[in-house]
Amino acid sequence: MNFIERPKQISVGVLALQGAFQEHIHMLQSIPKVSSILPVRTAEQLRSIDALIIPGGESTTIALVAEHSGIWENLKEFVRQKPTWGTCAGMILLANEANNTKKGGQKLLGGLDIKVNRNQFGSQIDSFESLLHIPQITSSPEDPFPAVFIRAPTISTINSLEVEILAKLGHNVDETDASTVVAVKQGHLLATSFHPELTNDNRIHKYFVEHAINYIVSGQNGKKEISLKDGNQNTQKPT
Ligand SMILES: NC(=O)CC[C@H](N)C(=O)O
Repeated sequence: MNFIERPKQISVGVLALQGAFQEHIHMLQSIPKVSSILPVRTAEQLRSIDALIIPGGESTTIALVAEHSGIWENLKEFVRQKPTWGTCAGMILLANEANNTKKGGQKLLGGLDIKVNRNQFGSQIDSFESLLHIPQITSSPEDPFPAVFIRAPTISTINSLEVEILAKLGHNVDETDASTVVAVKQGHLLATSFHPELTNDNRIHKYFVEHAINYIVSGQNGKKEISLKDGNQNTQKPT
């Protein structure tokens, strides 16, 4: 049996094609378990990191720039194998399906068995903050996470039992009710429809780094097509 030593630190990349990547980089600087932080624009940079954050911004633009710069297929491969967290536009890109996409559709990296509704809360001026209790992250409802929503998507459908709901909206917002799911996890993938990098609260960044380390220790990092359903995750040959 192969034991994988628990890494004390990992390197985290932030996709830096468009959007709020600088804010994520800044936030990661406050986390001791992050050894290096890399703005990612090339396939080579992607190969050198343990985990990736896809920031908020404009999902159609990020997809277009990624395609034109030739990194799209590498990104697709990365998110299937390695810990990745998508915030807002990043969550849209990690979804298997999206509503309200532009004519001609939108390219998605996929990986999360969810369907998202883009711009569910309206335009930029409809941005809002909501205090969320996220049991895996906030210690009690009295110490909620200040979630910032900007032209945010919501999760309209969850298509797999492997998708774990981490957070629901705390109150009704327009046509969206308080049971709307705004943060999920599935295996090595994490997604939030809000922007933790725009707060002074690094708890979700810390959570992602711990989650990535656990995933690496579990030996699944970089191994493709692992199905937890049929319990074959321990059958890989030791390398
Ligand atoms: N803040 C954001 O990332 C907004 C996401 C944007 N509305 C999109 O569809 O991609």
